[in-house]
Amino acid sequence: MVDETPSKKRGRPAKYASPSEKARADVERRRVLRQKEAHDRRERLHAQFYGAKSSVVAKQTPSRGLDIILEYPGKREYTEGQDGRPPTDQAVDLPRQQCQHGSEDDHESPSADTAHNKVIPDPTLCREQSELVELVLSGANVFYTGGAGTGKSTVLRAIMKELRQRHRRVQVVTPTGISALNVSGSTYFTYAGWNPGVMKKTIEEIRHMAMSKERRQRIKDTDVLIIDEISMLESNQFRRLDQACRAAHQNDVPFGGIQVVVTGDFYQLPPVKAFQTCFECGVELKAKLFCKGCEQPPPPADQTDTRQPSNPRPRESCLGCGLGFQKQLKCPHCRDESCTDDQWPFRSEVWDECNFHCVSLAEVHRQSDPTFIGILNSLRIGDKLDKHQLALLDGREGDVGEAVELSPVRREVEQKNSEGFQAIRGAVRAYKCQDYVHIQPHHPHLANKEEQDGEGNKMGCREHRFPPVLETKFGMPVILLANIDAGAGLVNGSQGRIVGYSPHKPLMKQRERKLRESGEFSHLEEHEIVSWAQQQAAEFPLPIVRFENGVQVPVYPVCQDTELGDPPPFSVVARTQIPLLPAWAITIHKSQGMTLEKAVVNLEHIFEPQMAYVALSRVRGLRGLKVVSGVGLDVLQERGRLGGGNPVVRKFMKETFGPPERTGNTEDFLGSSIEGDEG
Ligand SMILES: Nc1ncnc2c1ncn2[C@@H]1O[C@H](COP(=O)(O)OP(=O)(O)OP(=O)(O)O)[C@@H](O)[C@H]1O
Repeated sequence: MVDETPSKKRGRPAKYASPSEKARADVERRRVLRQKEAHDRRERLHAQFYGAKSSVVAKQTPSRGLDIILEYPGKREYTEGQDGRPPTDQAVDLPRQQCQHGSEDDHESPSADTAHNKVIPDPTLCREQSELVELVLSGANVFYTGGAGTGKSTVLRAIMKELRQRHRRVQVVTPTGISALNVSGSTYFTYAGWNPGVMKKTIEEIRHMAMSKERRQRIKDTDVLIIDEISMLESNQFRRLDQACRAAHQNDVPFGGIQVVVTGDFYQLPPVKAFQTCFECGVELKAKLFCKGCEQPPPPADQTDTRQPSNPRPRESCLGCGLGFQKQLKCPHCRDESCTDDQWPFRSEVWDECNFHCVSLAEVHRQSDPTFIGILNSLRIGDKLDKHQLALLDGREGDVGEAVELSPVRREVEQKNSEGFQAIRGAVRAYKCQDYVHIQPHHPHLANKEEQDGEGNKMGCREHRFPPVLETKFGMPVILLANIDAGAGLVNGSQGRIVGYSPHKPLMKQRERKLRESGEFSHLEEHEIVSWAQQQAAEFPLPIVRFENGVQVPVYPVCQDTELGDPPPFSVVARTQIPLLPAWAITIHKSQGMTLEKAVVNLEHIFEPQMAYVALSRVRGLRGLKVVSGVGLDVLQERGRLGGGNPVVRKFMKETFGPPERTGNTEDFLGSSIEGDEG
């Protein structure tokens, strides 16, 4: 008998169980498509600047509203004489592959070597790093930490890559815009759709906000939330983020059930301005100082302070028991109490509820000398250096040549750079940044970011890491501020020297401009780079930099943008500039996250204990290190200026990971360890 069941009933099972499931799948498909388009656009732009074609036509689909044509009238590079003018007879046609590996011999001359297969690959993960990635892939909530150079950022990149390959939706959030730029993430404010006023809202209001359509969708579109630089995230903000996620998911479990990965080093920078408002009711907290030992308030400002008699400073430690003071914070409304020791997320209940698998990366990759690693480890956890170690650092004259100087004070950095610049003869080529700030009418609190300072730069870009004006000269040492080609080892912190200027003048024609006001900003980036180049690159050729790893490449402008405000469409600030800084000196603050072959570390005017660790841990070894200490490192150590190691952090780390392991030659002083510190 013939089966008369209609074929559609007998055939494939329905792809979607319900119309709503189909709608969700459609939304997801469109999102993936959008991401792919944005990625392709970036790749195309990258190929135009760093790629292999001599005449590039990049067309955006008309529906996207942007149509740019970039034409290169033939690329020729030259090096220039010390007078700054291009010797025309040196001009040679360059192969399109611009990453060249030169030798000492061809130091100053352009090379036609196309050996771009010598690019430096990403490091292969070591065992503990691979196991950590596996742990995250297993779906567990993970907290991973480690000292400087143990590969936290490297692992972060690997985790993101692996998760995305498995089609998991990953969001990386950080406390500051600068760190967000470094990991292609966003600030947690942007992620949660907050503005600074959120701290004055009650927790119920914050939960309610998270239910708005856009915020809820963004949070619900997250499978894995990675929180980077966790040490700088105040515990109340950590709790607020948790509450927003619970509300959006309508699920009263930590972060609404999203997998959470947190990373950072609590021994490094603490939260800025912690505990300003009450977690429950958003009312400003009242602060009171008291001694950690006898719980007495400090005496009035120290009248015996002769340094600034007109402006006496409060005492740093109690006269009675010699211990330091800490702030007690009380909410005048709901009487909730907390103290500065609670500022770290690990002191919150949510941290415990997350039930993190905790991993401390032990293997240091940036340095290999056990003696140096031992010194850094002691500085990190706040152990005192012994005489031998102090002598190894103090006044040492490493093989530093023209190394960059790391200094705590911006004024010193500016002076050093200015002196170095003056000392070089030759023509100055200056590149002015191009700022773009677009504040949406529904973000009136951000309106001042559109204003200009005296130099015509936007206030919204005041803290941008790219300089407003980059002055360059032939032969000048430079440091790279962006990851322009990680495969070739050209990343944030790579050092090199300007060995020429590239005279090609891209003729750029912009037919239509239409910015998308939310989501991806690749349209904006393209537009800003093209318009920057129209204004400047035609006039001033781009600098060619020979990096220390031998790679030689013209450095093109980069547009770094950040989304601001909420609700969408977002406001945006962006600065376009050649991502270089003069490398005679940089501030220790700017050096964070960098790996340097050699450096002069100036600790003379250090004002925060963690600074010595951050600065010294940038270099790969003692050989490439020179330390300037002024009064002497022993004196700085006596003044408590050398080591970090906050006791609350040490206690947490000891409880989580056990006592610190001996590294290098630290047996002399790690014996003191952290026993008894916590009193
Ligand atoms: N498995 C590895 N093998 C070889 N090199 C590695 C490995 N992991 C990391 N590195 C290298 O070590 C250096 C430091 O790595 P990374 O910046 O990821 O460390 P970090 O812990 O984030 O440091 P910091 O806290 O100072 O920012 C980089 O040059 C990186 O390429």
